[in-house]
Amino acid sequence: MTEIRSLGYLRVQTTDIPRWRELVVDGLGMAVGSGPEPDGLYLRVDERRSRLQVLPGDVDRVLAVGWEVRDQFALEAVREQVEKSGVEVTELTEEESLYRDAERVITFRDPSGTQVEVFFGPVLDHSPVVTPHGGNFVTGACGLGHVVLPTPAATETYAFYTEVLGFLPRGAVRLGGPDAPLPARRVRFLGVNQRHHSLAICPAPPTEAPGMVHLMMEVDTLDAVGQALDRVGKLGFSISSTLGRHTNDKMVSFYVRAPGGWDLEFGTEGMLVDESHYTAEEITADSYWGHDWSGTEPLAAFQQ
Ligand SMILES: Cc1ccc(O)c(O)c1CC[C@@H]1C(=O)CC[C@]2(C)C(=O)CC[C@@H]12
Ligand SMILES: [Fe+2]
Repeated sequence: MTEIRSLGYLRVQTTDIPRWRELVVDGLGMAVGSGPEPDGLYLRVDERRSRLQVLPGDVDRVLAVGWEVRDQFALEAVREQVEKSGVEVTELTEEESLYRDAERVITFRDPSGTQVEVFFGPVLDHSPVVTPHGGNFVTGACGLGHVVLPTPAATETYAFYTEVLGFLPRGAVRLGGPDAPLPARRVRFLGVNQRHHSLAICPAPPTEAPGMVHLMMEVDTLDAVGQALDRVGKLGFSISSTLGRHTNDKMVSFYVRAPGGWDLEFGTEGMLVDESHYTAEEITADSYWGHDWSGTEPLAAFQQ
């Protein structure tokens, strides 16, 4: 069993903070939080000080994916497992950890080059979460949501997350559909809690900056999803995929393109997995209905 309890936070860097703010605050209805870097945009959706940290920089890229463990003992267990696999682990300084709003953070690269941070002791903000459009985000034990990471090394990356970090396989979908020529290339879904997937690994060509396919965030009503879809459209953001319901996690969602060339998935009604009955299945369609990707712009992660 994994020590990792949930997706804790995501740190990204952008050249365009104002446009990010329009997307996530005015569009998706996240609350503006606080954080140590004066020019950073810190987004709040729950009692954590921030869950999404958007920091200014000269290129758009993902800085780190933050995974939460229970305590210092779990952190040490993860460090041991990762070091034993031959991957170098660095502990952040107290000041750097403070910048993540965590008590202690260790960091290492996964086989795809994504910077992974594992932390415990997140700092809370007990003031009411005042979202600008009244939406309520679904986090708690299920964590921030899920990330889909692009990788030129899907086999190694899948082995690392399952065998070293202990993520649970939660099924797959074959790229190109069930009739695509062999060898099959699969997007693989992985979970660490009752959220169907907190991570997915998507085969992609090698690119320079560590990238992202999407970050999914969940709200508690279909109306909140539809209202966000209306708002991001009016704000001039490109809808990468129309509304639809996924066949694996049963979530109703849409995808909107963020500055940096990757998507935010915004959904509701995600199923809760009961591990005592679950088996990992292969789906043969993304969705029961909807999720029309025909209007999507190319993902940065698929550009060589
Ligand atoms: C298939 C699926 C189930 C649940 C999800 O949360 C979810 O994001 C997906 C789609 C994953 C993935 C994607 O986002 C980009 C376009 C992809 C790579 C495909 O072409 C198949 C799977 C798709
Ligand atoms: Fe997704």
